[in-house]
Amino acid sequence: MIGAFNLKKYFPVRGGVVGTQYLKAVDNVTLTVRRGEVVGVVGESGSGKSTLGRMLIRLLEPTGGEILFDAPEEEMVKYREALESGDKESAEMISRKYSLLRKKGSELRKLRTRMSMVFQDPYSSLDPRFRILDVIMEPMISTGYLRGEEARKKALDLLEEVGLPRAFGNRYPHELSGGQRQRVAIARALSTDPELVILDEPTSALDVSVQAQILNLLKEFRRRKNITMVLITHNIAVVSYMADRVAVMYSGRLMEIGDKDDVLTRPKHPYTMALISSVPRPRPGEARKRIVLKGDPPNLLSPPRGCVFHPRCPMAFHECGWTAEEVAEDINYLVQGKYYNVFGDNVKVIPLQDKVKVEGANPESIKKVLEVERENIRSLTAVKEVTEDSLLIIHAFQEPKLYKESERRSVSCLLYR
Ligand SMILES: Nc1ncnc2c1ncn2[C@@H]1O[C@H](COP(=O)(O)OP(=O)(O)OP(=O)(O)O)[C@@H](O)[C@H]1O
Repeated sequence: MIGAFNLKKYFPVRGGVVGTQYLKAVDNVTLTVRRGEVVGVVGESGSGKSTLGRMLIRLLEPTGGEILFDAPEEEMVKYREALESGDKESAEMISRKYSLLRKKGSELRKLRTRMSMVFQDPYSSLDPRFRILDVIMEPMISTGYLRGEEARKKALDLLEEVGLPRAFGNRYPHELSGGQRQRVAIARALSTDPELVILDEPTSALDVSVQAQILNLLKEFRRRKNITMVLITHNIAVVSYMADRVAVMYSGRLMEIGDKDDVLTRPKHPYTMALISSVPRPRPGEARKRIVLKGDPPNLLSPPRGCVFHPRCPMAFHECGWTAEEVAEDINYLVQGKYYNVFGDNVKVIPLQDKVKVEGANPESIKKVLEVERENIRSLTAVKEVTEDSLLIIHAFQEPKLYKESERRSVSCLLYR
């Protein structure tokens, strides 16, 4: 149905001394959604979920990558293979046929009737100046899908379908409750009979009791109209209730994707493991260790090299992307703290390009510390060698790709290379 390939969105951020920098909100995301499927996109706030959703229906222009719409699955597989093997000619041929990003004018307007979006906040997503009926009719009119009396009749029918009285058509958004407004937003999103709907946190602004009603309404529409949905949420329970497959985002990257039950019960990516371990379980007796991540998500203006998750990853190893600065910081913390008695005052830790110089320290003592602390301080795994003059040589790193872990599961982690 729809496929995103190496999709990117870099927002320019104008700075003082450094000039314009780019915030990598979405970076190289590849995912495909089949007709009638519900794909949940989960991740913490700021992981790029909304940006991805908006790009999928071209509410936001991507910085790079491709979106294929209405392409048969074989064509999407072929496209991906062509990208991977560098076969530009085949990729171009498929792009020309199915690229959403190349559509213009009336062709694009027509496509717009086939996709829509429901936003998180029903308070701000409905224009307060318009009556409910006009709010629902607007997408039909602006895309030319239906006009006049036909559009009006359809809007009234939709009101009923979302469980609101037809008389609500004459009201204004502020006269409705949060749940009622979200029903209107859903009616509006369905007014052009789209095949694809992006739902961006459709229930997070609502009372808990209303959330289930809205989710059930969406489920019902999905069943009756075979609508394809991309459901963006930070709430694992919502995904668990609604989705067929789950995509996990972290700092603008796709960490893993697979069938819902498989991902939620057998997470493969260390980030997904941590994310899921923080969700309370329905069966409290069940043994599960909560994985608490250290640190914060990275600054997207200068994301970590290698795997974006490596600085916080409890399983990171030597090739995950450690820099001399990261290693130096951790060594410094050890020699000035826990091992102060061994090293004393005169040790200086200096990061160089791909080495760390530990001035005034005996290489054998450094080796011993590395041996003992390696398990806890993952950056130390990146030290390949300690030379006679106490130079620590850092391992080369590799950027993870999306590796196929099984037929229906892909993970972006070197553990699955
Ligand atoms: N127009 C913009 N200009 C600059 N940066 C932006 C813009 N829109 C989003 N961002 C940044 O891009 C990153 C991803 O934002 P996005 O809203 O996609 O994340 P999210 O996972 O949907 O989070 P949330 O659930 O909080 O909305 C954030 O760091 C955000 O600040």
